[in-house]
Amino acid sequence: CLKGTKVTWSGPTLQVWKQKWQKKARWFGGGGSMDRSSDVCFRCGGTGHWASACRALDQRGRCKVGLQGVLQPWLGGFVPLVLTYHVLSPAETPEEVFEALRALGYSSFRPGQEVAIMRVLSGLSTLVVLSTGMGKSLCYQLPAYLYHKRSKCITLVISPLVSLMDDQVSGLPRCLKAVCIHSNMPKSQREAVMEKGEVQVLLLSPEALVGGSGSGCGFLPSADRLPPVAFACIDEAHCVSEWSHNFRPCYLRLCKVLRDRLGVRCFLGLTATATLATARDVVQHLGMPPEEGITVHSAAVPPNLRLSVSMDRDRDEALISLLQGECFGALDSIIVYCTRREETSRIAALIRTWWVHGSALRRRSPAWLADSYHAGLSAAERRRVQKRFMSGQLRVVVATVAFGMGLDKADVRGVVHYNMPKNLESYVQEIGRAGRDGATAHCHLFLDPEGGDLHELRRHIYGDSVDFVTVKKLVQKVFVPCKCLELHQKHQEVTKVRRNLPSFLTHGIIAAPGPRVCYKHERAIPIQPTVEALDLREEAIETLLCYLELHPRRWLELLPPTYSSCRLQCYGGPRQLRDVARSSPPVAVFLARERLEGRDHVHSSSVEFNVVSLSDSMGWEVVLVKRALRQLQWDPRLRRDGRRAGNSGVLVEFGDLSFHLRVYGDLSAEELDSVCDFLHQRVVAREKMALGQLRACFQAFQSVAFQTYGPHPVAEEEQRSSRLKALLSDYFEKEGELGARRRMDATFTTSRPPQLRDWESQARADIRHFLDIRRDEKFSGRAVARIFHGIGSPCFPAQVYGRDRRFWRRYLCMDFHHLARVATEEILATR
Ligand SMILES: Nc1ncnc2c1ncn2[C@@H]1O[C@H](COP(=O)(O)OP(=O)(O)OP(=O)(O)O)[C@@H](O)[C@H]1O
Repeated sequence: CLKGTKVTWSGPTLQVWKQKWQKKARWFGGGGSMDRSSDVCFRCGGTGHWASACRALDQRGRCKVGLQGVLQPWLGGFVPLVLTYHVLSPAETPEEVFEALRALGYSSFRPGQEVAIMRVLSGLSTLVVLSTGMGKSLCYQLPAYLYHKRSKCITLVISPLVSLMDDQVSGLPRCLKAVCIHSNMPKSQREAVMEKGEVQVLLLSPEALVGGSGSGCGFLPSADRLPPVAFACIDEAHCVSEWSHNFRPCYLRLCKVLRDRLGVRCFLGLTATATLATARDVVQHLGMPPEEGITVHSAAVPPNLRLSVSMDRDRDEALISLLQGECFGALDSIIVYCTRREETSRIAALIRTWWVHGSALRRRSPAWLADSYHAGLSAAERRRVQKRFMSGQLRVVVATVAFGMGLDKADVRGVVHYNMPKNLESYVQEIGRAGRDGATAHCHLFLDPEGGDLHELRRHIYGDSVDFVTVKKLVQKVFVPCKCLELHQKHQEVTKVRRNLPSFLTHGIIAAPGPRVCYKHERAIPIQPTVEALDLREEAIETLLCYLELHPRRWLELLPPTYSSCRLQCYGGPRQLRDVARSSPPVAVFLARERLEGRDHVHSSSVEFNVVSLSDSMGWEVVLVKRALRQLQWDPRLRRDGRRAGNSGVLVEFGDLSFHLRVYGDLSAEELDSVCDFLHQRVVAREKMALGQLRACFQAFQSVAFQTYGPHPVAEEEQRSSRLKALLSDYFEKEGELGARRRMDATFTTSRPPQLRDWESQARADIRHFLDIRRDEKFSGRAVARIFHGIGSPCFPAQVYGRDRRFWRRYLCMDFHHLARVATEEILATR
């Protein structure tokens, strides 16, 4: 491969290179796919990886000048041999690109689009941070169109909006043929997708690509069934960063899977909300040189949005007055955001009732006035509300954050926040749904002067927080001790003896690689039992595992979830099981080990074992072992009763969906302690960061808030709107979460600090009462604090514990950790 080959950057050298590789790389002839096993520059050839090759050289320091826009691989074949060191300026964008723009239905580029598109066409990974509605989608659509025009390649678009994927596909320009694959599709449909002829864009959910919650494994067709991949576009790219407001662990594995399985080298990350720290993280994951940073960037808030904040005491009344006031009263398309689902229905009803009784708009039907939308509604109901809003048959949607993702309604004229959002990122994303057509739109936020919203939002932050004991339990499950160290020591003793032997006898013995002896083992941790044992959601556990993967020492490697238990049932009885053992080494090994442990299966006709640990102990690949076991069902040698065809009478079933890891097994006690410390500190840091973000959010709004919603002098309104925009720019472009983290140690102070001591004695009494009436159940202090804060968990779900209003959400005003401590003391006192 090219790695290690000395290539200096000049025409003749490349000619040599060409000759050297032309046998392997048919692509030099123009078109055709490449040998996938070869190096970066040859994978999926003809689709942009020429530029990747050049960048590889560039990163190794042999080419100092950026090659942006010169190596336009979509021009095909060897045209890029125009290897002058020259960076194309936007003025030099080829006419073909403008023709493509027109083919997609646009006459000119919007700010940022051209630069991003030219980079992608040059095979350069790019991060685009443009506010909502600025036209990020074109940044992948146009290159996808051009790449496909040149060679039959495909563009992958990873989008988290599974429920909207079908709409996204139908919303693409007609000249782009797109299909989607996601976990809500039946298997047959997923498999049929790629048979649909020439596809230019394939939309995938992250879980469909890397496997995730409940999916078992990724659904992506194997690399040989896919055309070469031109580039991969990652929508909502901030989800890659663990410091973002919306970190999704499966996003972390995304780039790796795309690189390893499909040879993707060019990534396009799209996001509307990334602070500097988040962007830096994303850039690293996309494999871009750090100095390139965010390549395309816009102001955090579009200039056509007018922002205002007020601290009205009676929010219901203020909302109604606002909606019929001078400014909002004239607007036809408004979204009202609330934090809680129940609130959306109540407020939608309030708007309808009030209007029917008191408004000049009485002649309009109440159904036109307002409706609610949240994730608890049926899919059909949600679709109905969205459709009515899109077509102008609904004036106000009162919704939770579930509404608006992927919404492309150009003329939303107003966004009202009935509650404060959990951070500034969410705020920017939500107000960005207004004024996408560029015309003026109004965004108003009601800030609770008592800080009630803060208590509510803090609940969500504590929802996934973990205590040290839980962390320790998880670490014990993950780092199961192995025998590598023991074996290595024995080996050392043998080699010591051998050292005294003549050298020709010791030839080939390799010394141990430093202090770490274990090369990692494959382990499976069943998801459901772990969720119950730790009382933590699956996503929260996955996040903790991700932290270990991201640690500089790479404590583990996360693999797609897998079924870990294998149940083998022989309908031919114990004799058939013995035959199975004769033809299947894994089964033989399992039975032999069982015998050594004193468990005999002579009279059994079925066995059950952990296929992952068995494969690992044999040094075999899990996939191969599973395949071989499955084939036992059709093995003719195992057929009974003289049957000549059909199945063998052996049933093989896999169960227990598990986290699948490759992990060290020889960690010392100190190392295990440091892993626990690291994980716990990480969780605490994240919690503090989220609290810091919440605080930053509150302070920003408070600093520009009016006492009431209005009316106010226009100049004053404009001045406060600009001030809020400046604060938002600072947050995203300068200070980011770093500032929030700096302040994270500070505790919240609202205008009326809670009387902790009073609450504490009352809380103690309630905790004792709670424990008394639930004497049969086992609680930890944290579990009690969660219930008293109204936070559901796998073992103590809201549906069950939320019914008893005497305790549920009762102590929102009390600090969560303090409450957990008090509860622990009370639990210990009852023992
Ligand atoms: N160059 C352009 N000229 C005119 N209209 C454009 C251009 N690019 C995009 N648009 C239009 O702008 C609207 C918003 O585009 P798009 O959905 O790509 O925005 P976005 O930045 O991805 O928004 P979001 O963050 O909400 O997903 C679309 O209706 C699209 O047709």
